[in-house]
Amino acid sequence: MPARSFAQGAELRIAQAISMQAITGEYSYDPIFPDADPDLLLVPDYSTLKMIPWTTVPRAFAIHDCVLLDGNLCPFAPRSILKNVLARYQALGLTPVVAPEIEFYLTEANTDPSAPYQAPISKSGRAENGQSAFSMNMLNELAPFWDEFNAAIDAIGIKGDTWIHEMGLSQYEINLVHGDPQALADQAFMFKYAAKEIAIKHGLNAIFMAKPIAGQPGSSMHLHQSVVDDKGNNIFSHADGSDTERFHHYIGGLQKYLPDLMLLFAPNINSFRRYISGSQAPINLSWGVDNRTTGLRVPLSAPVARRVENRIAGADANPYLMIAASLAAGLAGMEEKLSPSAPETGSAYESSHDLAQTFLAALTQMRQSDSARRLLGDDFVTGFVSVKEIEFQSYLSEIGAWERRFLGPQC
Ligand SMILES: NC(=O)CC[C@H](N)C(=O)O
Repeated sequence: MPARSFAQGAELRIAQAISMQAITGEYSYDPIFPDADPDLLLVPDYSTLKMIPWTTVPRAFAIHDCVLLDGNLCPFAPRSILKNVLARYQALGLTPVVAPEIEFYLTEANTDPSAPYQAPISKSGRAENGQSAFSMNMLNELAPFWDEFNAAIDAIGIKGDTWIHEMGLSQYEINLVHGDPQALADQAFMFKYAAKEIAIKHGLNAIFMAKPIAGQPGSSMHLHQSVVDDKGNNIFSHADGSDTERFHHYIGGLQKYLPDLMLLFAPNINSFRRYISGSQAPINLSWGVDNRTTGLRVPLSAPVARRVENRIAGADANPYLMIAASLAAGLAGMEEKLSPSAPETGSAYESSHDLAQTFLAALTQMRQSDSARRLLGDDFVTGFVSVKEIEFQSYLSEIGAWERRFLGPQC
């Protein structure tokens, strides 16, 4: 059966990949991953089993949980981290509700990494050459891709409620309908996978880098989040529409804890190019009502939909990890009854940065953070920063165009 053999193949490949990481980083000394390089299991979550709509031969996929041989969730796996955070809410009779907004670029297929991404040339021979925010024209020109992509995400149960051309050249945004964080993380993961696969079929690339094109806007994965109690009431708003204290504590938690967790929202060296003053990408964790200059925006809403939109994550973030990190920070804020700063009513770009501005600064901050370890697990933080350190070494080993252009003549 295709479903079974796909699952078995994936189990093997991912278990091998995780074992490879385990023997290269600091945590090769961790008792969970001793030098013996032990096996891990991937257990299919059959509630996620679907036929893949874009393949020409019948294939299925199922998202898996990664478990140790003793049956416990692997403490490094992103889906485990999210499950652990959700269990903490559940123990308090609370259920978080989230909605990610996913931005990405469609480009001509790019097989030369030293060449910049180019806007796609449509079947009519046109390439977009201006920024066409909210325009329908390029959506129509690229209809063969969009028709297949929309049908595919619909078939695998991903519900989008907004679909627009964003500010950048051939940049798009689709917002997912709010719901259960685990389901939405699975959907965001599959959304990116489907877009990339279907784009390749159409001679295009779907690019989820945070800042793929110089001089163009970055791509984000904003996360709207609210919390309901066991009666289904939104705990962030009173019936009269005023904010609850718990809502402000939640925002206080985001402000206190997100800086140490920044590497989960901006997990790549490229991620940090996105946070530019005035670009609609935030530079700090100020909060405000219907204020898109802030990192934490409270959209105008009826009480039932009172929520905060965390605008920090890039489209390159792992959806499981960034949802887990945001929910864990907010929960800690409610537990510790933290107070947020005064709301920003002007431009938050007038205030200074309060987040790490480089990959290495975010990595160092997370590695040294007791609160990151307390919120998401000691093993996870050690493992994650170890992998990121290896990536940084890999980055240093490659010499780029800027260095040749500026330093070659000067040095
Ligand atoms: N829709 C928007 O608010 C634009 C967000 C912007 N592209 C960013 O990178 O954050």
